[in-house]
Amino acid sequence: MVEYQYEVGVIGAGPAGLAAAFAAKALGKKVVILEQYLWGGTCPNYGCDPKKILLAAVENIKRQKALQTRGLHGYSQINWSDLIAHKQRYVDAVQPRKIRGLDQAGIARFYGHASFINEDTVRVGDFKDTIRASDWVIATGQRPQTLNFPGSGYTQNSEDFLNMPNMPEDVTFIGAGFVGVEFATITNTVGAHTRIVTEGQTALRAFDQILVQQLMTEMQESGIEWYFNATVCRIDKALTGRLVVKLTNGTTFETDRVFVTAGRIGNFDQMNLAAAGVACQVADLPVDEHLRTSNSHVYAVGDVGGSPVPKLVPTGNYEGRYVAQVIAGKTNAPISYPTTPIVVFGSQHIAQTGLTVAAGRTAGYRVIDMDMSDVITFFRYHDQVRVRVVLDHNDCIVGASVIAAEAEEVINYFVTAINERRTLAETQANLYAYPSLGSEFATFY
Ligand SMILES: Cc1cc2nc3c(=O)[nH]c(=O)nc-3n(C[C@H](O)[C@H](O)[C@H](O)COP(=O)(O)OP(=O)(O)OC[C@H]3O[C@@H](n4cnc5c(N)ncnc54)[C@H](O)[C@@H]3O)c2cc1C
Ligand SMILES: NC(=O)c1ccc[n+]([C@@H]2O[C@H](COP(=O)([O-])OP(=O)(O)OC[C@H]3O[C@@H](n4cnc5c(N)ncnc54)[C@H](O)[C@@H]3O)[C@@H](O)[C@H]2O)c1
Repeated sequence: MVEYQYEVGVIGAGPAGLAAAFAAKALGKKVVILEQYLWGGTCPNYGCDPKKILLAAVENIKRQKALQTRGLHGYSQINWSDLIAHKQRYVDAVQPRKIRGLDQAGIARFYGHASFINEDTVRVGDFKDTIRASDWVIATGQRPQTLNFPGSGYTQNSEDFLNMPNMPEDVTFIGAGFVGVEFATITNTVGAHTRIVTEGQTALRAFDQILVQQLMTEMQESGIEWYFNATVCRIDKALTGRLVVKLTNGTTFETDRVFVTAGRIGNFDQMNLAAAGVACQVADLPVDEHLRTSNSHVYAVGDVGGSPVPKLVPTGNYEGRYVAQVIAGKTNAPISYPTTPIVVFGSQHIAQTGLTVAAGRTAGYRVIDMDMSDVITFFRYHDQVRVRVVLDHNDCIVGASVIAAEAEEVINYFVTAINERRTLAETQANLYAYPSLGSEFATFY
């Protein structure tokens, strides 16, 4: 039996783990990274990137539809299996690229399920050999939440969706968060009858609810059926092969596929954390202001960690780079996050950063609420655009929410303005190419 020795061990090769591994290596550490499934983790293999590839075709159709009777006649059809093949070509290239990057950087790697055997040593899969590291970084991400009811075995998850070979006639999503709203936009545009069943009275609770209402109305008008204040309590298979879904409010309908999009839970329950002295809670791993767990040589970053920021690629990357600095002794400062944007890619995109409009109003700040649908950059596509900006008592931009086809680009201007503590007038002093998103931002108000 061999005991391998490293200075830094990283468990999980998603965005957060890879960021930690590359940053630690660049700071001169001897690094090993362990992965049990797909190198690159959720985002490029069965998350953000494949989703955006499917959305590229979907958004193209939506743009064409918006211009019907406005100079464009007729629109394209989506061939789902071709689109999935196109997506898969991207995904297939991820593994070799990630492995090549690790090898070129001189980062050691092992493949298999990692679990602790004591406070500084890990076993990978069934290997007898063990890996010891002075510091460990847990970056094991999350997996889709499953639900438990009679017939729940018929449900599928987000990864199944992104690999679905054919588009069924009728699709149901349980949960109206990021994933449910984005996937429902895809199935609806491709032509499937689409239903969203969700607890509570609204969707996308993290977002500006005025803009969410606008989005939900648009999704309903495009044919998506909402079932609020309900969940699925039973699924049976009919003789036809279709799924008979029963809701807690008594509604019953037939559908072809049911996807659970009801949140995600941390991957830390099968890692023998007790042996490492790492405490966990139901959803994630509690961390201190240096992202240390209850074992001061074990850190948790990215989706699996209990830090108070949205669980997204940019925050995971940021945390991974930060812990490398802490481990290498380059900083002892508590982690401090820059302004973080969130975005949902629904039938319109909603993006948000900084203070919410509701919080801004409570603080007595000024809120500018603008319908920008008639400015040239948005009018040409017949986009419905609304921008809500929060200004503090010094007229500095402290928050923004945007609904627009390019909300994820518009919000970046506000992220920069907030991070640099710019007033509205200062941001408008820049010259941006005209016409462009930047020029609309600069002339905003
Ligand atoms: C459908 C979908 C769409 C999304 N879209 C976006 C988006 O548009 N923008 C955005 O910012 N975020 C998006 N996200 C979220 C984003 O994917 C995650 O925030 C990000 O991947 C988290 O990175 P991570 O490194 O913390 O975890 P992950 O990417 O989940 O990586 C964790 C890795 O650890 C491995 N692992 C787990 N346990 C072990 C173990 N015991 N031993 C060895 N390896 C292990 C896993 O196999 C995995 O590869 C999306 C997520 C989903 C599901
Ligand atoms: N664009 C993006 O950045 C993006 C896209 C997808 C996913 N993500 C990440 O993935 C995470 C998970 O996304 P998600 O959409 O799965 O979760 P979510 O937390 O965003 O939404 C979960 C939804 O499911 C509902 N729900 C929960 N339990 C339910 C039940 N039993 N029955 C009916 N409804 C139920 C909730 O009310 C909520 O509407 C996000 O928080 C985010 O971190 C980000």
